[in-house]
Amino acid sequence: IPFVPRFVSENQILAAYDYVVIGGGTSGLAVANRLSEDSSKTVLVIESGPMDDGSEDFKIPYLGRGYKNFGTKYDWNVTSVPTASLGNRTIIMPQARVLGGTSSINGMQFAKGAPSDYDAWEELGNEGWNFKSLTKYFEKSENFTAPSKKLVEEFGITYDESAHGSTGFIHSSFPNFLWPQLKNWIGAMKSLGHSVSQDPANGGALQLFWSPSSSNPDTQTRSFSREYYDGARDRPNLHVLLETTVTKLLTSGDERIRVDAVEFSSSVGAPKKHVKVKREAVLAAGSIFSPQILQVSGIGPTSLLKSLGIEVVVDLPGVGANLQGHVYIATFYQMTNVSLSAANLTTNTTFYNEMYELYKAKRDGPFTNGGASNMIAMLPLSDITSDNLHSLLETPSETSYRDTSISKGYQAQLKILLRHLTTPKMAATEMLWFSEGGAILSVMHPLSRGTVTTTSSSLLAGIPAINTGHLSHPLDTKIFIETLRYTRKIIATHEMRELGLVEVLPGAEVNTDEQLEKAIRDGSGYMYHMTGTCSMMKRELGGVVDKDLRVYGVKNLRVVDASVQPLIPAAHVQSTIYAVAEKAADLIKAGSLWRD
Ligand SMILES: Cc1cc2nc3c(=O)[nH]c(=O)nc-3n(C[C@H](O)[C@H](O)[C@H](O)COP(=O)(O)OP(=O)(O)OC[C@H]3O[C@@H](n4cnc5c(N)ncnc54)[C@H](O)[C@@H]3O)c2cc1C
Repeated sequence: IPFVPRFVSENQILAAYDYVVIGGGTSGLAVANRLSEDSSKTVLVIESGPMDDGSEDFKIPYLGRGYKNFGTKYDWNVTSVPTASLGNRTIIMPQARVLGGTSSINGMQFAKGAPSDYDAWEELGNEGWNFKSLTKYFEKSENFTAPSKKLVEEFGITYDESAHGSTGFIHSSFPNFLWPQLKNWIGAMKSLGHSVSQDPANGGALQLFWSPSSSNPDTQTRSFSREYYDGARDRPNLHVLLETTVTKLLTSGDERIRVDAVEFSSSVGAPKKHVKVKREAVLAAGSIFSPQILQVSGIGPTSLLKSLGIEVVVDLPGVGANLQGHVYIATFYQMTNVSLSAANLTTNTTFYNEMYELYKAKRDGPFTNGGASNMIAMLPLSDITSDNLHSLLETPSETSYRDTSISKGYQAQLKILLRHLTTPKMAATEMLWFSEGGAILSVMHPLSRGTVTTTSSSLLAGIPAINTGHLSHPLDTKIFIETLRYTRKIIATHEMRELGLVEVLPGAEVNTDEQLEKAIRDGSGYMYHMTGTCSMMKRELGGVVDKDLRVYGVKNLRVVDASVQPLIPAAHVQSTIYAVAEKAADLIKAGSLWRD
């Protein structure tokens, strides 16, 4: 067929493509764009969701910060299984099902982690994966615009333009409007001795720093992975098959397995079809679905596969293990000395309408702002507690898999975290002021681990079982308790008292360790930064992909999404996902497989 329509129907696709990218999300579109730069290679992206409808719920930062799209046709509607450590609560885990993936609905925070976060990946045995070597990929994905003079003067925003990219597909910039109460928060933190780093991009993602948003500064709208697609839509060698779900990888071979074809279906009950893979299959379905696709294809823990009657193709115990994410707890205050805050947008319709009109007319005001502040505090353990937590750092976590390689891998991770978390160079906790009147507190390097396991041999039978494992490790809970106590110190400063704060959540009467722990277990939520379920680690440590992101035991299959991050960085993860995807594309293009 002629290579004309970029969106193809299943009757129009070619019989075979050089590269088949599974999942047209944050990482998948980035990789597809870069691979299709070579006009001699054919690339097919298979995405389960549709194109977004271009509505304001996606585009406007205040409206599009996720919640409006939760539970819609653009969401996979994922819920965890009841988690014992959370009092058997289930957690809603939105995952976008749309071209552009979860970058279409996320909170738009866009900053990388500290150098130690990435150097730890190399220390785990992934040669070439460190802060320095990833820098060029962070820059390649980014198109940074410095904050306006007005914002710099009013809020003292600092930045280092030379540490940012300027030609990438993802815009990073600052909203045209910040709520003034943020100045009190910054003043309070400074009064307690915290300094403001110049820029997270140049290695300064520690203490306080200004974090840009993934936002187009000209239109003040979301910048997201679909722009990688938009930038490649004229290429005749790129096809995108929407509303089609990959159901299985079809493999052959004994010693070294090969993915021959990718099986897909347009809906439950529709006939299964397949497309052949000439060179490589690239898995980019995200941390929940990439492991599930591997498992139903026979690549995973033998015990799980056998229990579901799935033929074992490669025994890889790490598939679906090592799930890590950032859990948060929100404190909330009534601001009795503040006449106007983001809370008024939900309580005062006239104000809401005026601000909406302001946005439409001038691209200014609170609708340019996603709500969570662009000022982030990433504090090391020593800043929030003087307790010696060594013994807790050495305590292993409960994981559902009892496999030796996974527990060896976990021990290796603990060692590295122990080394870094006891220094000021790695953040243990994040504190964000949000403009409704509260602080969002989150454990950045959780020691708890969860799992993702398919419950059926058929991918279409439903979402996998997700055990978040949250707060199953005592150190995570301890860090939360100490962070909550530290927040009260911040709230007690002169600068914060000016706002007339009255604590609503967890409530001034919640004081003892036991009370605070209960508030945390009952009230914590998830930042949806799922990582680690197809970890890049040595195979003997429970790894799923090697340092070239190739799945162990399979000749022509790579994973390129959030699931490969073996240790979650102390950062909102999207900028790292883009950087990893950019590097993945270079690895695939370098074609070490073909040299082999
Ligand atoms: C509400 C919310 C707020 C967030 N806020 C922030 C933030 O402010 N900053 C930040 O850095 N990060 C944030 N994140 C996290 C970040 O957006 C995600 O980690 C990231 O987008 C994941 O990228 P990915 O490529 O791994 O997966 P995704 O972007 O989710 O892409 C996976 C794609 O694969 C498709 N897919 C899945 N299974 C199949 C299948 N079987 N067949 C075909 N297609 C399939 C999906 O539909 C999806 O499009 C947030 C996440 C959420 C949910």
